[in-house]
Amino acid sequence: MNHDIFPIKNKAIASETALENLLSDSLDLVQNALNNSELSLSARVEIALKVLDLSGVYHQLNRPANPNDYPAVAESPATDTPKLLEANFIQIDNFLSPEEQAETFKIAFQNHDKFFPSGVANKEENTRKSSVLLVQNFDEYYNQIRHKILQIRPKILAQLNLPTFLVSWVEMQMTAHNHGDYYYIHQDMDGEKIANRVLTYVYYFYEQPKPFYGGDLRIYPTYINGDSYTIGEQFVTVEPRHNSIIFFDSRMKHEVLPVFCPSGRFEDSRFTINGWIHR
Ligand SMILES: O=C(O)CCC(=O)C(=O)O
Ligand SMILES: [Fe+2]
Repeated sequence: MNHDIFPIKNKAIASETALENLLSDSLDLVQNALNNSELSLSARVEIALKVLDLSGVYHQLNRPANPNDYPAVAESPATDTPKLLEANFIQIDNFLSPEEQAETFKIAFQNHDKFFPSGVANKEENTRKSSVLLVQNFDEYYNQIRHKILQIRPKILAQLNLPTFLVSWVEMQMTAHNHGDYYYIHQDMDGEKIANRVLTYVYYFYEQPKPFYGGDLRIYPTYINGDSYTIGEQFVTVEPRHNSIIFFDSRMKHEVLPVFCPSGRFEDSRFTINGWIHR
């Protein structure tokens, strides 16, 4: 008889019980929080939305009319009637507090020598010209910004009429566009490694008075036909306002128009903290 099997079994039962206790405690905590009138209504709504999100109920409520519409679009076979994503975005002004803005500039300026020329996965050269700072250089700050972004995510998804989804990762980087920099028409989820990008965000910051011209972001109506994405003509223009953040559907084609920065100083660049919320 193999006696070894019992300790393993007992251990498994013990961890199952521990997990059940944890779940039960967590449920009690959530229940209490929902009924706690000392918490603000928005805090309680945030908790309720999280619960609905995790349970899948919220997801069902927000699904588009055709359940096959999204997110399986890219894998579906080509049809004669492409689906149109209207050019659309949300812009929120005054996103960061003065202290947070100061920290943002500090990170950009102190890491000047760590910015490197940007590239594009699987794309020809000349698609893009700018500099990038990897998130590894601002770990703590990453968590702070990530939290702020995730907090407003439900509202953004509702306003963009997008279904909610479970977040696997918030990707983040810092960029600087200086004189002559640009990013030609592209799509952010075009590639195997980045296919799970759902929502694009771009936070803009730069010195005052504005030390550059140009650099507007154009977002194009995007036709989806099977795996093929093409653009329509009626683009919308985003003015990259200092201390504003924008959000848009990562399937949408867009471009950064050339930046003119007469001084050519790094500190006078059009800066962003930008990235993608992955499902
Ligand atoms: O800087 C911007 O306005 C957008 C940047 C962008 O499209 C990207 O990094 O993929
Ligand atoms: Fe992009």
